Amino acid sequence: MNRKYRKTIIAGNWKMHKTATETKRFAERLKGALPRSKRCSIVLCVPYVDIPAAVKLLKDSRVAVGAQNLHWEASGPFTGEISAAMLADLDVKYVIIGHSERRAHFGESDLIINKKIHAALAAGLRPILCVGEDLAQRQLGVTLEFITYQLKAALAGVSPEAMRRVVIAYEPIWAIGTGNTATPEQAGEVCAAIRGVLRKLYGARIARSTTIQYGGSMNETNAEALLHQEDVDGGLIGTAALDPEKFLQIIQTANQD
Ligand SMILES: O=C[C@H](O)COP(=O)(O)O
Repeated sequence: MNRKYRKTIIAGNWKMHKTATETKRFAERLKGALPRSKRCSIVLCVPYVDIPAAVKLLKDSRVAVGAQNLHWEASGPFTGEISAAMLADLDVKYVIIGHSERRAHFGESDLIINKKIHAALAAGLRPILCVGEDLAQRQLGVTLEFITYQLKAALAGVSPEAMRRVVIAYEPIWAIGTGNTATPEQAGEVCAAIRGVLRKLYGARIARSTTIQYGGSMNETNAEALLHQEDVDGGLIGTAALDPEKFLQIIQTANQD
């Protein structure tokens, strides 16, 4: 990790797990055991209905609350949807956009993801933009081309100024929830390539200061090696973030590195 230029961010993505009652229990444990050192930022992306409980309990802690999705319009007849302004009003700071599960199960196109990035930025939220190849693409050797395409599509029209608030998460689909973590070298190679794309799009200074996370079966045992890679600036953690002890261990690792 290059701490001189960018912040390490450890983010949990709970996906569709935990009730508000379970959220309270988790937040209390997390808050009570956070390391003193503030070398990494911590984010917890919880289901919409858990946001008020998480914000209330983590209010005076160093843990920021994030959402896992939003709608791209500011308001309107979109039954069941949540806008960026609604999230910002609840004191949500981050929002995951373009997760492969939303792309696969909810038909989110690159165009929709681009609109969501703009909506998040306009409301003052920090988007965590997810990109990543599937197994077939990796085996075909087109990973870097595909990720370059995803980045360009998602970031179309995002100004250099706004880009300072964007976090990128490299999440190879084949590693998500499978236990098949990318090797540190694989994660490092793609995160470096992402930084290369950002350099071409936004210049060296912004590329150097953008936080690029790795996600995909990151846990308390493999985090150290992954976070040791020069271009891996944190993690977007699913399964291991459901257990406060495992999540705390990852935070501890990131603080020490
Ligand atoms: O957003 C998180 C990722 O999908 C990783 O999930 P996982 O840690 O369960 O593999």
